[in-house]
Amino acid sequence: MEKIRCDLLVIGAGSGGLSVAAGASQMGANVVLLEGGEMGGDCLNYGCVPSKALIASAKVAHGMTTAAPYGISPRSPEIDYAAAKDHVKQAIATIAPVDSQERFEGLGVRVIREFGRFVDHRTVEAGQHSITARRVVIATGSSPFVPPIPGLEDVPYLTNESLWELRERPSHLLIIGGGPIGMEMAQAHRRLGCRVTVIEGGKAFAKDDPETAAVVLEALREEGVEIAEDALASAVRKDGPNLTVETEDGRSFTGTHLLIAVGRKANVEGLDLERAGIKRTKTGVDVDDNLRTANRRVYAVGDAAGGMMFTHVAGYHGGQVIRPLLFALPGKARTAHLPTATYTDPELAQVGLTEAQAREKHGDKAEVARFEYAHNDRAIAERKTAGLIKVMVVGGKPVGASIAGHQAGEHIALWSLAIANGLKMSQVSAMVAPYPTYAEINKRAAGAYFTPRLFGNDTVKKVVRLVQRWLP
Ligand SMILES: Cc1cc2nc3c(=O)[nH]c(=O)nc-3n(C[C@H](O)[C@H](O)[C@H](O)COP(=O)(O)OP(=O)(O)OC[C@H]3O[C@@H](n4cnc5c(N)ncnc54)[C@H](O)[C@@H]3O)c2cc1C
Ligand SMILES: NC(=O)c1ccc[n+]([C@@H]2O[C@H](COP(=O)([O-])OP(=O)(O)OC[C@H]3O[C@@H](n4cnc5c(N)ncnc54)[C@H](O)[C@@H]3O)[C@@H](O)[C@H]2O)c1
Repeated sequence: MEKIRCDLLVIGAGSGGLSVAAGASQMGANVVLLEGGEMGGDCLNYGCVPSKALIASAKVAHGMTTAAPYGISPRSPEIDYAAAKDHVKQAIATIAPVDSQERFEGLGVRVIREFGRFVDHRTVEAGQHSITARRVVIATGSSPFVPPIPGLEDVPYLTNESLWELRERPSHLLIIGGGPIGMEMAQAHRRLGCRVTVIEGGKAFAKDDPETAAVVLEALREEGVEIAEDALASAVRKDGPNLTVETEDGRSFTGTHLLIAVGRKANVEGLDLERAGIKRTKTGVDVDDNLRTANRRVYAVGDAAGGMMFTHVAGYHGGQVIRPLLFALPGKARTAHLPTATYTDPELAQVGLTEAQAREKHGDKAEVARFEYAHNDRAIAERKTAGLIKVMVVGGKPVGASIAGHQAGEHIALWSLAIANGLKMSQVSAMVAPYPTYAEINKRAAGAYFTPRLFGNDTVKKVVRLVQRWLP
């Protein structure tokens, strides 16, 4: 057993762990990084990158079938599903060097390709290595949660880990779960020529604002994605070459392939957390506002911390723990400005409070400023008029924004900036967006907040009339 001493041990080389390791090493710390699976973690290998690459193929196919209103003859695309998966693999391979062992070793990080587990409060063992570190960061991510549905273990099913290896196009894809994974993959597969049925136990996109979610659901249904809501899967069975999913209320759905997308479970099993005095919650490692565990030397970031499970959140966590880790300074991880985006078409994005949350928290003080894509000139020119933006405002400052529509994921970033910095709506409205851009929806939403104050205000009208009388 090789004994290693270091300043910082990072367990897991996904979005969170890599951010911490790169930052800490480049700032002078002696860093060891453990990775038992693929460098780059879920996002690069099984999550964001492959899903967005497949969505891109699907978008090209969809563009061909919907070209007529633009004056272009539509074509029924010949879809080579396996070649689309090659495109997915190429996207991963192109990004992989950034997350690679070689790059991190070049940054001075000692990379050990083994799974780690705690043996005491300060020591982690990984293969033939025993590592004692001043500080440890758990960045072990999450895995697909496979629910204990009777029959599921006896049938072949896909998860976000195995989907990318599938080369034959599903004739009829059943998806259990109507969250971001289920809905992104539902639309992508529909556009790639599959019949798709989503079986959702509650409401699809339940974490989003119902009004913005409805815009996306309508678009998906129009494209032919079948979405069954209030359909809790309760049994699965093989029916000859097919699979059948039964739901609690007696419905049944038969297809050729099955994707399980019912959420995530943090990778905390096998870490022997109790040996290090670290507690767990139902969703991951128990951390305080500083992402610190009950063992004051150990922090947890990203999906392992059991909160919002997104790459940008893992990256943000990575940045937040650098201060306490390297400078012993306090750092607080905030959540109000952390956005989410689902890359369906139209996209669905959220930051801060939804309308319902704002009304519950702030009562009558919460106002909602809205603007519809249908009034955006660029959206009209490009026939992408479905959608809207809603900005929740309290005391002149935005506390949340919900967007459904083209590039919603791009536009939500502005509201993250505003909320992160406590900007007022007047400051957002001081921005000038070039014409004609979709970004104008942000300015128009800010404008909508001021419209009743300016145009419906008698005092303003009186002042204007008075000034006009005096003007030469
Ligand atoms: C299909 C899908 C699509 C997604 N799309 C998006 C998106 O578009 N945008 C977005 O922001 N987020 C998206 N996500 C979420 C995103 O992938 C995760 O939030 C992100 O990867 C979390 O990063 P992480 O560093 O916490 O964990 P991970 O990326 O999971 O990395 C953890 C790493 O730790 C390793 N590990 C685990 N246990 C140990 C151990 N004991 N010792 C050593 N190594 C260990 C694992 O092998 C893994 O490589 C998506 C997820 C899925 C599944
Ligand atoms: N664009 C993105 O940023 C993106 C994309 C994909 C995934 N992700 C991340 O991955 C996480 C997991 O996504 P997800 O879609 O797997 O999970 P989710 O928890 O968001 O949604 C799962 C859905 O499955 C339903 N469900 C659970 N059990 C069921 C059953 N037995 N029958 C029918 N429905 C059932 C739930 O009601 C829920 O709506 C997301 O929360 C997000 O953090 C992000």
